[in-house]
Amino acid sequence: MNLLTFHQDRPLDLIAVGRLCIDLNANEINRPMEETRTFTKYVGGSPANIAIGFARLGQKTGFIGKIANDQMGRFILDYLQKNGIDTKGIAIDRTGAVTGLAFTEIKSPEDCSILMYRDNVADLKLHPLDIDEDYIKQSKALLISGTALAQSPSREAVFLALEYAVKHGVTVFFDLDYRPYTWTDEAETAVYYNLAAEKCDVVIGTREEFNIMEKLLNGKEAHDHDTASRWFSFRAKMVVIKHGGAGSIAYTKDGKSYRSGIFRTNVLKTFGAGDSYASAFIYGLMNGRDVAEAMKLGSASASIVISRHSCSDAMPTLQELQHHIETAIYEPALS
Ligand SMILES: Nc1ncnc2c1ncn2[C@@H]1O[C@H](COP(=O)(O)OP(=O)(O)O)[C@@H](O)[C@H]1O
Ligand SMILES: O=C(O)C[C@@H](O)[C@H](O)C(=O)COP(=O)(O)O
Repeated sequence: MNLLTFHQDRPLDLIAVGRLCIDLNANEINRPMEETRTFTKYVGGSPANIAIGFARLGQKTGFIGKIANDQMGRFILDYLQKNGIDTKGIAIDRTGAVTGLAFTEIKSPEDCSILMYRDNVADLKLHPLDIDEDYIKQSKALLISGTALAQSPSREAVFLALEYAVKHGVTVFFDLDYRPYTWTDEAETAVYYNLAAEKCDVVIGTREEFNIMEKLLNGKEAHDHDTASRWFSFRAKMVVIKHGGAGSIAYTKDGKSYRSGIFRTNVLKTFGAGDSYASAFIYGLMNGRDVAEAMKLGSASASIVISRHSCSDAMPTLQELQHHIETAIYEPALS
């Protein structure tokens, strides 16, 4: 029982909306990027990672986005198709826009950072005319990602997708996915995040991402419980707040809350935790798991992905996920 309902008669389980980019992960780890010479190329972009993780768990997954008309765009499209993701909602940019690059730096397992090259990126050229109502209404759920709200016309495309989702009873997940490099200032972020969150059924973010949304309105940061309460006065049935190595907490509109711990793991890098958490968490909610079980799936997926070099390639299969839950050490959340 998790308060969410999904139209089971629809051909797609989830359509993700937003950026399709390239991760260039440093091969020489435990040193600053100034000393890095080689990188490995992976498909990246938070919504792309979530979609890939969700598809790898055997779910019927679609994508709405825009890719560059170049080798990187074709690499991304080919990878998605090889991973069983429906790509009919992906448009090709014709304006000469480029593919977003995320150079990742792994100074230590606890000290990782991402250098993003996002000038004139194709993903933010997604246009309302690229949003197909007939495509969205074929899906049980829609995932929107906060960075897609950072610039027009992508911003307007996302709001149109939200309108279609609400109109057709498509359950909406909002992963806040705040990336400062793409925004002009936090006030702009707060305005658009709050406007989008009002239309969503589930809002997932870190404490820091919710703080950005709240400081503009309240002038201060709120407690997790108060953060969640705000969204239940709109459409939200569930709010999930992630706390890194301290686990996560979920609040549901019926007044319940659920704390999840983490699975002990050999951390190689910390990025990828949120995307893998979201993919398996959503899988759990859509496949009959209660909130606590879905959170545990998310935590398990995250512990697998942060122990590996990539994000997208590292996303586990259902068999890997179940084996990890059975064999890894689970550290319950501190109450
Ligand atoms: N060091 C860690 N060890 C094990 N699991 C972790 C660790 N860091 C994060 N996780 C898991 O990943 C989830 C999301 O991580 P978090 O860092 O909060 O999100 P994001 O990557 O979006 O910033 C956490 O709630 C937790 O379940
Ligand atoms: O989202 C991006 O553009 C970069 C991602 O591809 C990268 O793998 C990453 O930072 C994942 O972030 P997280 O899962 O939110 O930690």
